[in-house]
Amino acid sequence: TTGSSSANSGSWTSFLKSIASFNGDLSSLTAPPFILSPTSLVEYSQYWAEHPDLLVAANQLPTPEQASSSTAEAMALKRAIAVTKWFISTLKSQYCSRNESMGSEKKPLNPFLGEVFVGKWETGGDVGETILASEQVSHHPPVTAYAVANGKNNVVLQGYNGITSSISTTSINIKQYGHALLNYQDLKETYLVTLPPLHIEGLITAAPFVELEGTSYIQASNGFYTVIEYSGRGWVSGKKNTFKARIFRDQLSSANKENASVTISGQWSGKSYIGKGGSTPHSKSSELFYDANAQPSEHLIVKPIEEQEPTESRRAWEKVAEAIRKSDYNLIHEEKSKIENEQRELRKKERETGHQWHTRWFDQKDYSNPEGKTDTNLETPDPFTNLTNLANLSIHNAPSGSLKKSKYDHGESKHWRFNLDKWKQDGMKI
Ligand SMILES: CCC(=O)OC[C@H](C)CC[C@H]1O[C@H]2C[C@H]3[C@@H]4CC=C5C[C@@H](O)CC[C@]5(C)[C@H]4CC[C@]3(C)[C@H]2[C@@H]1C
Repeated sequence: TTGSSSANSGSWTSFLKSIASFNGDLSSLTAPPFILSPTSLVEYSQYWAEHPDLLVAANQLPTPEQASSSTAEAMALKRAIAVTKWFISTLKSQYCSRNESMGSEKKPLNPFLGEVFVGKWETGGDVGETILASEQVSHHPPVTAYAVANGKNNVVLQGYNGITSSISTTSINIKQYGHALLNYQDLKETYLVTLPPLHIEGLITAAPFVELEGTSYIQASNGFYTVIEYSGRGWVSGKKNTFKARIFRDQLSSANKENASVTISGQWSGKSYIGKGGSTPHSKSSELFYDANAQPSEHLIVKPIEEQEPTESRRAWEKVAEAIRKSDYNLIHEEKSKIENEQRELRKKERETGHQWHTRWFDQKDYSNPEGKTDTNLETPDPFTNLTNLANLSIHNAPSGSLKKSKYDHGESKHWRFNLDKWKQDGMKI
């Protein structure tokens, strides 16, 4: 931050030098205390549902029983637009929250294996209650799996996220792995959501912030297909956090942008506009689609630390978080080492006794086996194979949104899936 004291800027310059010799593992970088966040990465799953009303909105746009095919098409497009609006609404929470609450992007605490984070949103009305289950299912490499469930509307969002990072002269470049599956059980409709690449700007001025880039997709089981392209301040648009989303009847139609049913463009952290067809809507002449600053985010309700289990994030990291808030570097190191040593001991015992760690609410499903079509141990079949085929997306563990036949379209195809039975059997208090 511009106001950082000389000590901070001193440690920041040495930090920037350490970035120069970056080895690809962000957690290996010793970031100066003022850039450390007291929040663990396992908490970031909550950013998927800070607008629960938008998450369930599509459920309130069902196609009437005896609808004509043109009405059915119109309703399916309305739902694709509603799901796109929900997704766009998540981006400000995902990528700007730390800037708003702490003045800049920060380095999150690196979750330990089995760390969990749970909570609920109480929205009332016809939205009702929405719950969050987030679990660190892998530590090397870090992978967070999550599920968001709204009982009143029979909606379940589940997904997982991992990243790889590389360094360029002025920014840290991040590729996201994983995806989200949004299931509207009453509509018998599912949406596959991929995650865009990002980079961290502002490192030189010690005021880092996220900018999205590249492309992400939303593929509906009814065929509708959304392509979202991201750009930032340096690009033609001139504004930070810019995006353009085009919704097509199906992936094939997206070959020509003019085939778009609707086009949405603007800033995901500000205002965006929607117009019919393939042409870019301009703020003057078009209808406002979404204003990220108009609707305040709903924050998750989390039980007090004294009621939490030892593996729940805020209880586990309480002393480290306190030390970070006091910028007491020695205490941060001391309290972090306690947690790291505990984890090392656990891993050592598992190796000695041959008891491998079992994840709590998620299973890793291998899609390389031929019967990967539907998932028996979930109440709702897992339509991932079908959705990746519809969207021409790789089913392998490739960077999120990789197309079939792209250079990453090979290797393992293991994806984390929420196990509703395990969740129901678990006595976890939300
Ligand atoms: C370690 C180097 C360092 O401290 O650099 C200082 C800077 C804070 C940059 C590095 C960190 O920046 C953070 C931003 C984090 C992403 C923010 C949002 C999301 C979306 C969420 O759905 C999944 C996780 C993800 C991708 C976060 C991943 C971790 C990021 C890149 C943090 C960097 C360590």
